Amino acid sequence: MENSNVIIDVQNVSMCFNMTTEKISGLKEFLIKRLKNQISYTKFWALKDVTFNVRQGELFGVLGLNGAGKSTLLKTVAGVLKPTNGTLNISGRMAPLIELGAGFDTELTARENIYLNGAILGYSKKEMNAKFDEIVDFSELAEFIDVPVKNFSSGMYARLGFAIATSTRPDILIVDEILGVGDFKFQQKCEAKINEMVKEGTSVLLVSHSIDQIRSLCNRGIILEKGQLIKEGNIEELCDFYYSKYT
Ligand SMILES: Nc1ncnc2c1ncn2[C@@H]1O[C@H](COP(=O)(O)OP(=O)(O)OP(=O)(O)O)[C@@H](O)[C@H]1O
Repeated sequence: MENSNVIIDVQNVSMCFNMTTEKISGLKEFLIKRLKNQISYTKFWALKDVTFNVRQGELFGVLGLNGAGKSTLLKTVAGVLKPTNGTLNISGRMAPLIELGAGFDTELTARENIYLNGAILGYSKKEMNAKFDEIVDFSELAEFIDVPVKNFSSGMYARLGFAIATSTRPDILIVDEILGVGDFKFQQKCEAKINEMVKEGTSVLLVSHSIDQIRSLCNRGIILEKGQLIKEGNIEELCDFYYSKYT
């Protein structure tokens, strides 16, 4: 296989969570039980031996029912979670849009959060000054720019997060369900922006519960079932398989 333009390489990745099965009523009880070695855990494998890659300029969809492991996979690719086993090779600058409001300080205003997020993504104040108007225009939040984001709706968080992440022209954009909270008009605007970025060479890893959105946006993808990759391929074929298997 031609590997030269692989930008995300996921090899045999597994993720195991330790889940406590006991009912613990508070932090104090937890700490005491832990010191006494009285907590028993069961292992839960959220990802099992997942292997795939994403090439430059691909719009790659991750499909699966609730609990299939999609968010765990995206968090692993984004470096938020360290896999229990397996290797990940990521080439390029990444902008993750994984959890609504992640990376925002809710006490700060939208304006302050733009600079804070810019710094997290590695941009100076000067660089963010140059992007500021574009971010405010795209998010359509000009009149709320000096409002603390704790007063924002979920759609407003999504607008601001998407506008910041895309303004940084990342090599890899990771989008987990975020578009689902925006209104229809904003979703369309985000989809157009994603397509524009892909034309310029950005790779996108997308999770959405809207199979129609995955079908219309993506070109390739995978289906996860109980943490295992059960199918990889062309998006039409994948969505047809998904419909016939799960509906
Ligand atoms: N930090 C954690 N500790 C323990 N279990 C976890 C943790 N994070 C996720 N899980 C478990 O891993 C499994 C996969 O979760 P994940 O959020 O990746 O699924 P998903 O496919 O994104 O689901 P959804 O479509 O509902 O968002 C679930 O059973 C979940 O309970």
